[in-house]
This record gives sequence, structure tokens and C-alpha cells, in this order.
Amino acid sequence: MADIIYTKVDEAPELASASFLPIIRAFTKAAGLTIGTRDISLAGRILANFPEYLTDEQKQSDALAELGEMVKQPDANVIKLPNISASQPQLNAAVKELQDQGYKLPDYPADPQNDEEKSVKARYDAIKGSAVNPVLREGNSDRRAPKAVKEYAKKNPHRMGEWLPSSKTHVATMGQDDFRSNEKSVTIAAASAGTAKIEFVGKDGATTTLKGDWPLEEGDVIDATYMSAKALSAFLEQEIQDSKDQGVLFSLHMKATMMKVSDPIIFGHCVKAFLKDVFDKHAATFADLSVNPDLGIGDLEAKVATLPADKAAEIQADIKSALSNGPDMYMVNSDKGITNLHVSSDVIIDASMPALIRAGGKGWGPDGNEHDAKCVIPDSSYAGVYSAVIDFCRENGALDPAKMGTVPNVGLMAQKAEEYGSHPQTFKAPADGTIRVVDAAGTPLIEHGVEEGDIWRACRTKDAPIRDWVKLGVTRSRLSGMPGVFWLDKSRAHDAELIKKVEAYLPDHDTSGLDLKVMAPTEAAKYSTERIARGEDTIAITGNVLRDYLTDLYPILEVGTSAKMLSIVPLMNGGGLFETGAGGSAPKHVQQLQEENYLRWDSLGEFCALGASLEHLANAKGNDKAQVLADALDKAIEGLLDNDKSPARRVGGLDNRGSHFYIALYWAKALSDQDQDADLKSHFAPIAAALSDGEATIVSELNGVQGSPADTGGYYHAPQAKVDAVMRPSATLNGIIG
Ligand SMILES: NC(=O)C1=CN([C@@H]2O[C@H](COP(=O)(O)OP(=O)(O)OC[C@H]3O[C@@H](n4cnc5c(N)ncnc54)[C@H](OP(=O)(O)O)[C@@H]3O)[C@@H](O)[C@H]2O)C=CC1
Ligand SMILES: O=C(O)CCC(=O)C(=O)O
Ligand SMILES: [Mg+2]
Repeated sequence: MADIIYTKVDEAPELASASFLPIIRAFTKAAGLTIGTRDISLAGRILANFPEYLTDEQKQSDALAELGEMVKQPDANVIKLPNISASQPQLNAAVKELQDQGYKLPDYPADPQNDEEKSVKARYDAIKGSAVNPVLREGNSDRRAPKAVKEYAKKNPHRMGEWLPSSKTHVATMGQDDFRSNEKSVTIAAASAGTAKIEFVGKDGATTTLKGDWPLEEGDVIDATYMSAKALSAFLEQEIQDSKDQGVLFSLHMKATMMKVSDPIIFGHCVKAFLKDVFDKHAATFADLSVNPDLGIGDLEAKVATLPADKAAEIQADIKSALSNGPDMYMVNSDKGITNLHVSSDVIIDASMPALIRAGGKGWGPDGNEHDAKCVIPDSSYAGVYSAVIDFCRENGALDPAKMGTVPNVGLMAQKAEEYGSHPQTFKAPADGTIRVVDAAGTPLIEHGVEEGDIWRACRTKDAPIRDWVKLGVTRSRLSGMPGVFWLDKSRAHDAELIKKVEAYLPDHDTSGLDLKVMAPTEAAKYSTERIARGEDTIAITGNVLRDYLTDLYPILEVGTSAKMLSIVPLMNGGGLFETGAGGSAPKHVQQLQEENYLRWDSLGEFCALGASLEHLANAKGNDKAQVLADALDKAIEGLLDNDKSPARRVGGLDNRGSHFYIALYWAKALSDQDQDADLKSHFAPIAAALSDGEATIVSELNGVQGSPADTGGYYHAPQAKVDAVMRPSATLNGIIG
């Protein structure tokens, strides 16, 4: 196995890899280290799952499965870049692109008619959504802003929108009949351990098994809950009307990628509520077209466009008038008319809510201008966190990045913890009846009366990850000297079980002198936000969903983006997984590259992950050269920030490729300046000199290509040679690195 595995992904970070990976390879080779790659891109995962449709040359191994095994080994050292968590439309588009390239893949069978189609659908469904991270995360999460990044942000505060006391921006949430309010939770006792099942019992007493094999171990915390479909619809209709009455944008914020079964259904309810008249009037036509509201207005429009012209025009006019009669909608792209409800994966809560708060509580409206917004977050489990921050900003004005403290996160995520591992246990109730979890001994553990269409789900949190998470919280608090807050609500069923475990496991550690407490999420958000405003730091020790939300929320407010975060996953078996940043794969950036050959992706997350990975390698294998590389990279990162060589946003500035040149230059300089390792010093001295002498030429070669379209030959599956040609345009730099 290579010393370090670097993942091949999609979109902007993958484009960046074409430029950065050759630099990594060249630098680490000098220390005798090897870098392997594994393809976890959406296209790569599709190809790996359909070998029987491909020629031998087209076949690809299942790199995700391999990595899933690797992360359980003590010597694992994996750098994980963000990948696409595909919605249905993204999956369809990737399949289409591959088919056009000559891969004879089957279409996605929305309504499978035979065993083969069922198998195809099941395989595609497994590729959808957040299918990668949960497999690799065999450890809990430690995400924080590196010191150099925080200091840079204080000296160079990013722009924050103004928060006015008159802002009408607010969060709307159900508060009843939702996942939070219906939750029940138990910790599995020895007598209940074994293979549990999930059943639906109809009004007539007939029992159907929804899931027959759910292995539970003693100590696991399980919880189950449901959201009432009727209550959800009524809530959405009321909030749509209220947006219109208040004259604020209507927006829906969810995580249809991670919560890939439940949230598309909730999204579909919202599409139907917003276009209620259209769905009522054209019910028969929509049934013929197999319109599925869960796929969004984008899919609806595509299906309507296949109708005879006059019918299509009639429905298109009805959709248009429904959109204009309703409240203004929060837009994904107002120039192109793409609304919040076009595709469920376009607006993802972890990124969308912080961006809105950073902008002073504003979202983009259909007129291309910023407006106050109603932020609909149907389930009330975590909605209060955003309300607390919004309320704080409304009362106190925007937070000041020049003075703010920091909120690092210790997140419980190992082994598919909590909601983010729940999709195999999420079901839409087939009829009125009862859904229940029955343990191996046949005893019902949890049950709920449900109505047809209700969304029911069960989550599991394993005991070993909880212990590890408590330990990581204590360790981080000790090392950083910061107080830590466990964001747990004793009035919520699942959290109450977790609090018992936290109380039981904390005494295993030396907590003397540490300030550790438990607070409900809304209070914790208020407390932590008040503290950052005063320049004070507080570790948020949270469950998996809040890990995801807070590691975008606070970084985006503190340092402008979550791309600059250090994101470490100490694997439970001793290895290291180093995630880059905390954000996603930034589709907008790819578009900009295609249109004007400019990539504004900031690879600082990759730089930080590489540094942490090298340091881990040094410690785990006693490799001194790896430590020298890590220390020098640290200096290079400081240099990059101090000299402002991160990518600018627009053509004319230094882009991603230019920032890679500077990291190489500063890294080589730091290596030739150090005295711990004479071999590395002498190896890098001429490289540093060549890079330094070539600076003007290299920068002009890199920047010279900007301004006209770039062709990478594909979006999901671009030929490497084409990507390399676009991403490595400086012959001078390539010569030195090569
Ligand atoms: N770990 C993972 O694998 C993750 C994957 N995803 C996936 O990523 C995709 C897009 O998600 P989305 O919610 O749009 O979030 P993104 O983080 O991709 O985009 C939000 C915005 O954040 C800014 N941004 C993010 N990263 C960087 C960076 N490195 N450099 C500069 N700016 C950055 C960009 O802002 P601006 O436009 O202002 O430049 C971008 O448009 C989805 O498929 C999603 O599932 C999402 C989160 C994590
Ligand atoms: O895996 C995903 O889909 C997103 C992950 C994410 O947003 C995160 O871990 O912060
Ligand atoms: Mg996230």
C-alpha cells in the first residue's frame, strides 16, 4: 500500500488535483514516500458497480469498498477530498455522460419491472446521496480553523453583510408532529442484542417486514421517529402564505444528500404545496407523465416539455403563474430562473444557511436582488440553532471577523452514527397502521402509529464511537485549553440517552481543570455565539448532524469559508483520515472554469490535510523526513496566507493553479532553509531557486490562459489528458516539477 492515499473525486476539487497532485508527488518522492490514488468520483462509483455492462478495458475496481476496508487498518493514511453526493438528476446526468462516451450502462429504472431492473435500481440507489463519507468515517471528527487561517482572517476580515434590527429574516419550523417531537429512544440491553427487524402492521393486523436484518449490539443507542405527512403539508402551505403576507422570500433548507430517503420526500411535499393548483389541475396528465414531485420543478419542467406543444405551453403557463402568484422564491440562479425547488440537492442546509447569515440575513430573489427570507427548516431538531444565531445578529449586528473567537467542533460520526446513517431504516408508511422495531427476542422496542405517507426513520449510534467521541472531546479541550460544550438536549429522547453515556464515560478521563458542560443545542448556540462575539473560544462537542451544520456555520462566519478548515478524522483503529475543508465540490467553480478558464477553488483545505497526513505518517511510522516535509508545508501555508497568494474570485487574479505554484515555491524554500535533514535541504535548494527565478514567467504562463473557454471534455468523467492540459498550462512549472 502507498504511504498516503489521495482520493480522486469530482468537480472543482478534482480539477485542482490535476494541478496539485503532481506537486505532492514530486515533493514526497524526495522523502521516499509514495502517493496512491483511489477513485471515489460519482462516475467512478457508477462504473465500479456495473461491470457486466462494460468491456474489459472499461471496467473499474470498487475503490470505495477497498477504502472502506483500508480505513479499518492501523496504517491507513487517507486524504479525502469532497465528492458529489448525487441527487437523482445528477446521477441521471452522470449516467448519460458515460453512455455518450460509449459506456453501455443501463438507464435508471424509476419503476423496475423485473429482477434485473430491480438490481440495477438498487445499485444506482446505493450510489446516490452521501454514499462515500459514511463508509470512510471509521472515526469521529475534529474540525477547526488552523491558527494561521484564523490570524489571517482577523487581519484581513472578509466582507460581512449588514444585519439590521428591522430584518424580517427568520426560521420557520414545525415543532410538533415532526421528527423531534415524535422521537423515542432506547439503549440496547444484553437481552435485546441480536438481529432486530422493522415491521409495518396494517389496520387489519397484517404484518410486513420493512427491514429484516438490523444487527444491534448491547450498548447501541437506537431511536425512531416519524414526521406526519399531513402536518407537514399543512405547515408548508401556511408558511408559503405567510411568506407572501410578510413580503419575504420563501426558502427551504434541507440535506437531501445525506438524508437521501426522507428529505427528497419532504422536498416533494414542498414542491406540491408551492404548485398546489398546478398539481390539482393537471393531476391526470402528471400521472401519465410519471411526475414525481420529489425530483423537483426542474424534472417536472423537463417532463412537461415532452408533451405536445399546446399542452406543454398550457402547463408551462400555469407553472409560471403559480410561481408568480406565490411569494418570491429564494433563487439558486435568478439569471437562469432556477429556484430553490428545482433540484433537491441545489440548496443544502449546511452551506445555504451560513451563506445567508453571512450576507446579513439575505437571499437572492427572482429579481436578482437580495431580500429578507423565511427559512423553512421543517424538522425542529436543530432549527433553533439557526434561529439563535439569526436572533443574535439581528439584536447585535453582524459578527466581526476581525475580533471573533472560534468554535471548533468535535463531532460524533463514526460508524454511520445517528441520522446520517438512517437511510436504510427510513420508510414512507405504506398505509395507516403501526411501524415498530422488534428485537431479536421478538419484543417490540419502539413503535409508532402512522398514517399513509408519514416518513418514519430509525437511527443507530454505536457505543464504541460514543466512548471515542467523549475521549476526543476531552483531548481537544485539554490540548486547546478551550471550554467544551456537549450540545445535547435532555428533553429530546435520543439526547437523553446520550447524556447518560457522556456522564458515564467522562470519569474515564482526567478532566481536572477542564470546563465541560452539557447544553441543549439552541442554548449552546446562543452561548457559543455570545462568546465568539466577545473573542472567546468554545469547542462544540456535537452529534453528526450538528457536526455537519456547525463546521460550515462558524467557519463561514469566522473565516469566510469552510474551505480553509483543518478536518481530521482520527480512525478508531489507529489510522488517519484527513478530509479537506468542510464544504463541498462547488459546481459553480467548474462552470467558471469552462466559461473563462479560471478556477477560484481554494486548495487550502487540501494543503492543511496534506500537512496533517504527513505529520501522522511521521508519528505512526517514525518517519523523520515526513515530519520535515510537514513542518515545511506549515511554513509554506503561513507564507501563502501572509503574501495573499490564495485564489482570487475573478479573472485577472491569481487562480487555483497560481496558488499551487506559490505553495510549491514556499514549500521548496522552507525545505531548503531547514537544517534537520541535509538530503532534503540539498535536494530542494535548486528547486527553490528555479521556482523563484521562474516566478514571473510561470505566473504569466498560468495567468495567460485566463479569459476564454476551457474544454475539459466532460463534467462527471473528463479525460485526464484534457484536464491536465487545462490545469497545467505552464511549461516552465511543469519542467521544474517533472
Ligand atoms: N465532504 C464532502 O464530500 C462534501 C460534499 N458536498 C457535495 O458538494 C456539492 C456542492 O455542495 P454545496 O452545498 O453547493 O457546497 P459547496 O461548498 O460546494 O459550495 C458552496 C460555496 O462555498 C464556496 N466554496 C466551497 N468550497 C470552496 C473552496 N475550496 N474554495 C473556494 N470557495 C469554496 C463557494 O462559494 P462561492 O461561490 O462564493 O465561491 C461555493 O459556491 C454537492 O454535491 C454536495 O453533496 C458538500 C459538502 C461536503
Ligand atoms: O457527505 C456528504 O454528502 C456531505 C458531507 C458534509 O457536508 C460534511 O461532512 O460536512
Ligand atoms: Mg457539511
